[in-house]
Amino acid sequence: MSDVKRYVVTGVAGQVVQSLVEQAKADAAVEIIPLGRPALDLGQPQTIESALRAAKPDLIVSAAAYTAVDQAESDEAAAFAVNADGPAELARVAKALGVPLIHISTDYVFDGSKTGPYNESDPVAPLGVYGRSKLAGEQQVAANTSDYAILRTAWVYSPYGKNFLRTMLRLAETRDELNVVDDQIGNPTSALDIADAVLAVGRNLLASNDAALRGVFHLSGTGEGSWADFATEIFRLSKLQGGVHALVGRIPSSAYPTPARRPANSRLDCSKLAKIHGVTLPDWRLSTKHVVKQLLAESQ
Ligand SMILES: NC(=O)C1=CN([C@@H]2O[C@H](COP(=O)(O)OP(=O)(O)OC[C@H]3O[C@@H](n4cnc5c(N)ncnc54)[C@H](OP(=O)(O)O)[C@@H]3O)[C@@H](O)[C@H]2O)C=CC1
Ligand SMILES: Cc1cn([C@H]2C[C@H](O)[C@@H](COP(=O)(O)OP(=O)(O)O[C@H]3O[C@@H](C)C(=O)[C@@H](O)[C@H]3O)O2)c(=O)[nH]c1=O
Repeated sequence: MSDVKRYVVTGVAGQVVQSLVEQAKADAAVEIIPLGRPALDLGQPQTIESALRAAKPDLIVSAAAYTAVDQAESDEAAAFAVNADGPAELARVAKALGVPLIHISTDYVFDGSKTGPYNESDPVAPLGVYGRSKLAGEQQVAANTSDYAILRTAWVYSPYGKNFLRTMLRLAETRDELNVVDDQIGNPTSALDIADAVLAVGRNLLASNDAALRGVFHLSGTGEGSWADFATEIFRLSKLQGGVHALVGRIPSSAYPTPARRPANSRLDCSKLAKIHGVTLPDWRLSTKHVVKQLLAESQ
């Protein structure tokens, strides 16, 4: 029997999926097998069992989701199909196969009314369809298997796909000044760091049946800021490295109307993950520096 563990991951082009592929290159004990549409379509639950069985997982990572927060407001059925019904089936199949499931969830399960960072036992109360669909996904995972770790993360950025960091750099190509909301605070989190954490949590789940390793955990970059702070730091780092930059105008959310409401505070307290799994993510400013550097190198 091979010692290499097969991590079957939902999605192909997603930020977390691509980051897992990248970070696992340094880990000879892990093989990442991305599974996406049409073979595995979360919106078509009948595709899930056969695709997973054929991939022979040692562990399943649920990293695909309907992530268009504003679009979800007018596309509720699709968001719930992908973010709740799909994960329900993933968990059912994980249990049938006898393998652990790592399911990625979000800070948007909270309404933002708490003063300090949220911990895992704080009440959930999502403000929009995306958050409600992700919360339903968490509940479905917990209802269908006991061998799971739900990792709630936040404000994900990376060199890949669509994210706030890449949006800022793209907009700065044609604009000298950008208005960015300053009254929503959270923890920017590099998908590359999430990937490292998933690999560490996966190792722990495969090594032990201890129930304490299972359940809900918060996983976000160390340090906090508003979206305007994040944008300011992105441009500071980009300018330092000879890249595009823009002035950031700090505005209230009321001056940037969007279909979905976002929490004013979605900071996550990640001490449970540190204590139980021994995982703490780097400061978001340090990880942002790495991602900006990689993007600038690629564009030259
Ligand atoms: N982005 C963020 O800021 C945050 C994300 N999260 C959560 O983290 C996880 C990873 O997010 P992220 O990597 O940013 O996601 P992305 O938006 O980068 O990618 C979404 C992924 O989901 C896949 N997908 C969408 N619909 C389906 C479907 N019907 N069937 C199969 N796959 C589908 C996409 O497929 P394809 O490969 O075909 O494009 C893609 O791989 C998600 O669970 C998300 O909810 C949590 C907090 C913040
Ligand atoms: C592009 C832009 C956005 N904003 C605001 C809008 C919003 O309040 C905030 C972030 O905008 P975005 O649309 O990029 O991010 P958003 O889609 O809200 O990001 C969320 O995605 C989902 C998937 C999650 O799970 C969350 O953790 C979170 O990362 O910044 C500005 O103020 N100015 C701008 O120029």
